[in-house]
Amino acid sequence: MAEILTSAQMRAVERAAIEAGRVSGLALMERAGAGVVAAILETWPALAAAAVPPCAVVLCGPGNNGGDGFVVARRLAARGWRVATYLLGTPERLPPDARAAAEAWLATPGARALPATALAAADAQDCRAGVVIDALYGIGFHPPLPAAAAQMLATAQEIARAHPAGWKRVAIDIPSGLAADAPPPAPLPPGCDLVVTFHREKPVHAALRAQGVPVVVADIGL
Ligand SMILES: NC(=O)C1=CN([C@@H]2O[C@H](COP(=O)(O)OP(=O)(O)OC[C@H]3O[C@@H](n4cnc5c(N)ncnc54)[C@H](O)[C@@H]3O)[C@@H](O)[C@H]2O)[C@@H](O)CC1
Ligand SMILES: [K+]
Repeated sequence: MAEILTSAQMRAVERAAIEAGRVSGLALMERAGAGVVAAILETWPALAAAAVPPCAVVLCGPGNNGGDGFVVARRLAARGWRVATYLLGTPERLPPDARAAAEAWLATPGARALPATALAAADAQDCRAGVVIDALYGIGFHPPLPAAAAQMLATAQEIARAHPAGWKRVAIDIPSGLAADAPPPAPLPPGCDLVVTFHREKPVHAALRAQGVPVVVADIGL
């Protein structure tokens, strides 16, 4: 059976690698974002091969999970995708690695980080294929889900429902609103099509898989 780490154990592994000088937090974030993009392209090769560039709507939260979202935004835009990011909070209040990832994204021509309140399902209406990325909360989350985040996730579901064949829902590390170390409720809240976690599964992931949610574990070199 594959090893499972609690969120505290995962943080300890990351901290040990950083303190030993083997890797920086920002490099881990870059690898995490690269892992998410690789998992998307492997899971849905039609998106990778689409003649018309797909779209991505990236919901970024106030912590490092949001930072992963900015890395994914930058990397998908570099592949020609049409990318919009929505930030719950303000760039100034992001932790340092996430802020650096946001700044790298904002250095991309045409890139913006729109406020969470600007997110509307109509924004994605003219796009037949794409991904909604949930980068709101990861292993730092403890319930309950703030209302503003719940509103963003509801809009994300609307976007995916408008084009069920072409739009996919991807959660970075953990579907936001679920706690890493506890089993999720059954049935699950409105779904996602893929979860990409890092290094090892956390306790929530086995239960997600048991409920039919695909989980990919990306290697971030720890
Ligand atoms: N350098 C790093 O720290 C790395 C972090 N990684 C990503 O970072 C995530 C963990 O990041 P963080 O520890 O910043 O936390 P999160 O990004 O999971 O959470 C963001 C913030 O939300 C706050 N929060 C928690 N529950 C809340 C609630 N109910 N209402 C309002 N706010 C709440 C927390 O205090 C936390 O500061 C991982 O899941 C992973 O996606 C990866 O990029 C690998 C490297
Ligand atoms: K998430």
